[in-house]
Amino acid sequence: MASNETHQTIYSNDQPDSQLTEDTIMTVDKLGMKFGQKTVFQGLTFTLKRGEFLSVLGENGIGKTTLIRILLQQLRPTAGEVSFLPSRSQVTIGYVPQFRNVDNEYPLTVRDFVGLALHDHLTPWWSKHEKQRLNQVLRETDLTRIAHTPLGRVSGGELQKAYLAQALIRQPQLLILDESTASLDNNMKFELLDLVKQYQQQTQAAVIFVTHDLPLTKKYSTNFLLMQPGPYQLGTIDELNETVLEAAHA
Ligand SMILES: Nc1ncnc2c1ncn2[C@@H]1O[C@H](COP(=O)(O)OP(=O)(O)OP(=O)(O)O)[C@@H](O)[C@H]1O
Repeated sequence: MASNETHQTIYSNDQPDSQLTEDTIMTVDKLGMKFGQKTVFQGLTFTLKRGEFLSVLGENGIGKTTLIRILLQQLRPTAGEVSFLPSRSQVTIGYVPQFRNVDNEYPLTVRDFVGLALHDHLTPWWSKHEKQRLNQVLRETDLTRIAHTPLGRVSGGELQKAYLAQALIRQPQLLILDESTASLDNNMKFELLDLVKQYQQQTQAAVIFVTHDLPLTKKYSTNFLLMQPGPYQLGTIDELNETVLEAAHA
């Protein structure tokens, strides 16, 4: 395994020496990130299993999005490594971003937007199979009724559902939500996470959910990771006690 100082192989398929089971989909080993002289986090080690719903908690600026960007291979960590099992190429990752408005004049319909994730750059049209999958995911996310509405004209909740549908269309084994429920009203937050949970139960996908929302964490998560100055905390959702909650609110 890589040490904290060197990281020759970052997204390796090596079997790490931590607690592995046949359900393990990802291992994070002694992960660290610095920007210049500033250490964002260090020594972060955990495993993620199929069917696990991991909430990542912690105060603003503690490094949650930085961790996600490393998992998505948008950033290279400065120490440690992330491994996917059985291999990176065999794990499809879906990503749902934080809510952001789209321009009122955004030209694509909900259906076209969701279908963007299907294009393989070789053919600009969808195959029969792809159209079936597209229609299925629109049904599953309750978007069929507005499939032909331009994205710029839908509500905030519907827009987030469209991002979720886009992330689900390739049937990811790992779904990452980075504060995707922030800015949604209470009903819509639960509606969005009900859809995530439904997908997860059908497929045994793993979910990583970055959030500041403790009621959502308690309702949907199986496990939590609290990033904080000093040692981070990991546990099952039943272990999310008052001390941990206070720290997460900090
Ligand atoms: N590309 C970058 N260059 C330099 N510093 C960065 C960069 N990206 C993030 N940082 C810094 O790293 C720290 C962690 O940022 P990050 O966005 O990961 O925090 P966060 O926990 O997701 O915060 P929030 O809850 O507010 O979204 C912050 O101090 C941020 O300014």
